[in-house]
Amino acid sequence: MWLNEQQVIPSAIRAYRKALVRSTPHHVVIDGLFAQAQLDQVAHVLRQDQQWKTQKHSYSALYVNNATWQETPDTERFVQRDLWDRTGHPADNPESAIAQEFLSFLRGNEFMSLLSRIFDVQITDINVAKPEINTNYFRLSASDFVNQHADDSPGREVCMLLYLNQDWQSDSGGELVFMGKDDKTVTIAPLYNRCVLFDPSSPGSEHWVKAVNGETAGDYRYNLTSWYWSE
Ligand SMILES: O=C(O)CCC(=O)C(=O)O
Ligand SMILES: [Fe+2]
Repeated sequence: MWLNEQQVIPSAIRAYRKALVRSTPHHVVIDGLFAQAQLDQVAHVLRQDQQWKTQKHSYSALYVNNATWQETPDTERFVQRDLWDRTGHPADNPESAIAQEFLSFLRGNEFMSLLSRIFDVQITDINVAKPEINTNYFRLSASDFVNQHADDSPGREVCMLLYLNQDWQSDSGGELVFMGKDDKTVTIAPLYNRCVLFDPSSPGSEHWVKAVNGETAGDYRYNLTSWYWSE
């Protein structure tokens, strides 16, 4: 029961589809898509300091080591954030199972068929070599960043972002910004249980994350990123 059933009735799905095709970039924001009580348990696990590993990407190379990073100019720095390592000692931490179960749910038939209906395309993992590596939790501190990029890739139909920040304040920063068109950017606050679905090949879908304000945001900004393909 990961989904909030009222949010996936046929009329709701029709409304998501309409919002998606009418917007630039093609995106829809769905608040409260997931069952709150279960998401609370996931958020609780993520707030623990275990299983987080820093990743640094430059525009020319992913997973840059510290020595190379020091030589990478600011303008070439693309991502600095922490990734939740699902293989990180779950035996030591039985609570982390729920966070893993949610990642699995998001790659299962029920959820992918919901995405198929919203995007009107058959989403499937049959041609995805390692599906699980495409669904991850991340956290950003005030010194971390996700700079401007596109997430398009052949056959990739859907990007999903889900925010897991309880008590996020209006001045906490960390908004997602889409390039949009004609200088009309689209700014979305990373509120708890807010899901953003977008078509990474649609015009204006380049995006970035505004800096997190360490003073009002508390420790970290938490999100989940998940990518999906058609055949
Ligand atoms: O955290 C966000 O709002 C965006 C993350 C992102 O762009 C990505 O993971 O590709
Ligand atoms: Fe992205």
